[in-house]
Amino acid sequence: MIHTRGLTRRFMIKKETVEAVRGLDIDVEEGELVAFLGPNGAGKSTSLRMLTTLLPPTSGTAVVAGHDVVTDPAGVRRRIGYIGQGSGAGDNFRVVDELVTQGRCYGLGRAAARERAAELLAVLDLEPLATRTAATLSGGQRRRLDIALGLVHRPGLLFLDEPSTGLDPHNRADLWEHILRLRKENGTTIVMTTHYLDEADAMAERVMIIDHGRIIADDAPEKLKADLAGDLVTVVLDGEASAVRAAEVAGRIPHVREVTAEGAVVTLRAPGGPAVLPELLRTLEADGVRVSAAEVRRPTLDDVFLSLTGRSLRETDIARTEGA
Ligand SMILES: Nc1ncnc2c1ncn2[C@@H]1O[C@H](COP(=O)(O)OP(=O)(O)OP(=O)(O)O)[C@@H](O)[C@H]1O
Repeated sequence: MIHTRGLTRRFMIKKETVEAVRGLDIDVEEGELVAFLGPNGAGKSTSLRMLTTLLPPTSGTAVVAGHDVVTDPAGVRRRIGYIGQGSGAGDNFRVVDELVTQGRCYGLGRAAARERAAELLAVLDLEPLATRTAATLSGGQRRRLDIALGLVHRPGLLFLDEPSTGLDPHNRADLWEHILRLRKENGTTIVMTTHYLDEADAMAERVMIIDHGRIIADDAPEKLKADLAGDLVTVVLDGEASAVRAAEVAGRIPHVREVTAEGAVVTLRAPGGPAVLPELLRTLEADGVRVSAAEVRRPTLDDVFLSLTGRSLRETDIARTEGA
């Protein structure tokens, strides 16, 4: 569905070159649900805009849904749906009219456009809102209308740029229910960007982590977490001396890494935390070291990002939320 080689985009800002996307090599097969995950400014939207023909690449190639983005952008556009960050609907237009107009823009006759609008109103649970203007819809309803608009021409490949940003948890869950149902019923390939770690983790079968314009990891979320992060084991002891001893013991267990002792607390990472913890506790008990509490936390995609870059994605997420 998508094949890129060396896809690159630079911007010139006041004689300075910004390397927004640097040599993207990706292959997405039919039916996949892929998420681009990365901090602000990583190059997610620029990548998506090149793949959807909204922005010409500086160099490299991209074939999307069988058409080249540079030599045949119209061919690409006919085959894809794109739901950008802003709403595609006009404030003062009725929901049903927006859908019919979109159908007409894609060359449907009047009756066919009405029929398709009715279908989409039903699929996205917008029927009760059909005669309302877009301005009166809630954030979640408006996002569902955006998706309906992007689906009018039945694209086999759908691009979603931060589909649930700004929605409350209830509306996010509702939106995802609709997206996943559409995918199940039509086998649509979906490529999305998100800065919600939990969303990428729960929804995407494959996550491409982008940082400074490059893909630094590309795999199923479970695999990324198991291979790159490992479980975080925390053990609380009865004092500093016990913690130092516990850190020594932990450091000798195979596959254990990043052992740190701070005050009475020892933390470490290990691929199989639930198995490492009993082994650690047994050895400490035999040594007469008292453990007062212990915990194993499964890794998150933020731990993956941290282990790859030394930075936390969550921090950039918080900064963004506070700045919004
Ligand atoms: N039109 C533009 N002109 C100049 N620089 C741009 C332009 N669009 C993007 N950039 C720069 O390219 C880099 C990548 O931006 P991009 O919007 O792709 O990041 P992103 O990962 O989508 O970030 P966000 O999560 O904030 O949307 C940034 O440094 C950004 O400032």
